[in-house]
Amino acid sequence: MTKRPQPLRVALLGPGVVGKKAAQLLIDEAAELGARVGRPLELAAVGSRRASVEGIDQALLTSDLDALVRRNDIDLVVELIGGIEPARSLILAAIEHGKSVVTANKALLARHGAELFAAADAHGVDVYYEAAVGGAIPIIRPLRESLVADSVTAVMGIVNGTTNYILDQMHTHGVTYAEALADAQKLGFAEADPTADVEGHDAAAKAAILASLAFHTRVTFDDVACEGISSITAGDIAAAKEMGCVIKLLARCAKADDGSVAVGVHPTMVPLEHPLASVSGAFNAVFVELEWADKLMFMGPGAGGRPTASAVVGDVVTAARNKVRGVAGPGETSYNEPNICDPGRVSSRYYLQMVVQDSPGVLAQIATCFAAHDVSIQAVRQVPAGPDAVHEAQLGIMTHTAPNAQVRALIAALETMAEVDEGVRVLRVEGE
Ligand SMILES: NC(=O)C1=CN([C@@H]2O[C@H](COP(=O)(O)OP(=O)(O)OC[C@H]3O[C@@H](n4cnc5c(N)ncnc54)[C@H](O)[C@@H]3O)[C@@H](O)[C@H]2O)C=CC1
Ligand SMILES: N[C@@H](CC=O)C(=O)O
Ligand code: NA
Repeated sequence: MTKRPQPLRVALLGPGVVGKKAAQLLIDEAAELGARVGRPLELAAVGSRRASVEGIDQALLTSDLDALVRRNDIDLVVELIGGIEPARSLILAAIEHGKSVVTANKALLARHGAELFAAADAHGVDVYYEAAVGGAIPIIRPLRESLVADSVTAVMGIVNGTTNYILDQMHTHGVTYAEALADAQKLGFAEADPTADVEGHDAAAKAAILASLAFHTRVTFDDVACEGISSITAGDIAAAKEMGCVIKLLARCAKADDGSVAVGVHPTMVPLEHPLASVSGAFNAVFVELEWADKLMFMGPGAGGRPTASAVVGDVVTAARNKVRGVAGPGETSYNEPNICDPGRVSSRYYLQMVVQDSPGVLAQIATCFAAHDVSIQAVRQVPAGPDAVHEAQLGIMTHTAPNAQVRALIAALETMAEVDEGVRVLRVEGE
C-alpha cells in the first residue's frame, strides 16, 4: 500500500467577508489544490472570535489565535483579521515558528512591511500578499517578478472598490454620496470602518505598497499625500462632465526629475479617453508605465469575498509549493533608501473652480494672478453662478502642469481678491 503524503496544514485567522470565502475555496477544492501543490493541502484550523461560523466545521474553530500560530502541526498561516494589532504580533510569531504567511492586510504591510519581510527572510519563510492590492487582480507578483528587469516610471490606479463604486453611482445614476456608500457596505466592499475607504487611507496603504515594489524602495503609509472623496459634490461631478472628464480616486506613484518618489491619493479628474476613465463599479485597475514594456493595464474585481479569496488561496498554493520544494520565494529585503518627493514639488494639472463677480475686466485680473504665480491656463469654462445670482458667475479654469506649492499659493492669492468669493475649489487633473 502506498503511504499518503503528509498534508500541508493551513491555519486561517479571521473568517469574515474574505476569510469565509477563502476557507470555502480551501475546503471545496481541496483535492484539486493538493494536486496543484503536489501534496495534500488541508484547512486544519480557523482562528475566530465566534464559537460558530457558517460553512466551517465546529471542530476547526479556536479562539486562541496566539497558540494557533505557534502550533507544530501548522505549516502555513493565512491572516485575514485585518488591522495592525494583534495581526502584526500573530504574523511575527507565525514567522518565528517557521510558518509561511499569506495576508490581505494592506494597512499592516504599509506600516510594518519592512519588519515582516525582514523576519521572513531571517527565518527562510514566505510572506505573500497578492490580495492586499487590487483584490483578485494579479499586480503584486507582476511588479515583483514579471517586470523586475524593467524600470517603472509611473504607476497609477483605482485601488479602492468602495470609492470607485460611490463615484460611479454618483456619476452615472445621480445618487447621493450616502446612498451609494450604504450600497457598497451591503455588497461587502467596504472596510469594517468605511472611513478608511472614503478618506483615502485604504488607497494610500495600497499606493505605499505599489510604490515600494515599483521603485524598489520602502514607501510607508505616512509618506503618502492623501485626500478622500467625502467632500466630492454633485457640482464637482457636473464640472468634470463638462470638462470631458470623470472623477476617480486615483493613487499615483511616479519618479520626479530628481529621482525622488512622489506618492499621492487624490480625487482626480480623469479625461474620458484615458483607459482608467472606463473602470466602473467596484472594479479596480492599475496602469503601469515602464521604460521597456511601455504601458500596461491590470483590471478586475478589487474587492469582495470571492474575488479576494481567489488571490489569497492563490498565494497559499504558491507558498505551499515552495514548502514542498524546500525553498522560499523572492524576498523583499534588497531596497534602495527611500527618497520621498516633497508634496509641494509634485507637479500636476489642476482644475480650479470659483464664484466671481460677473463684470468687465474680472477675467483679465484673474488671468493676471495666474501669470504672477507662473501657472499657465489650459481651458476656461464660465456658467451662471445660480438662477438668482445675476452679478456672479461660476468660473472653472484648467491649468497646464504646475507644482502643487505654486498652485496653493495661487489659490491663496485668488481668495484675497475682492472679485473672487472665498472657497476656491481645486481638483487634480490626470494627464499633460
Ligand atoms: N473585504 C474585501 O473586499 C477585502 C478585504 N481585504 C483585507 O482582508 C482582510 C479581512 O477583511 P474582511 O474579510 O473584509 O474583514 P471582516 O471584518 O469581514 O473579517 C475579519 C474577521 O476577523 C475577525 N477578527 C478580527 N479581529 C480578531 C481577533 N483579534 N481575534 C479573532 N478574530 C478576529 C472578525 O471577527 C471577522 O470575522 C483585511 O485586512 C482587509 O483589509 C483585502 C482585499 C479586499
Ligand atoms: N475596502 C476595500 C476592500 C479591498 O481592499 C475596497 O473597497 O477596495
Ligand atoms: Na491583487
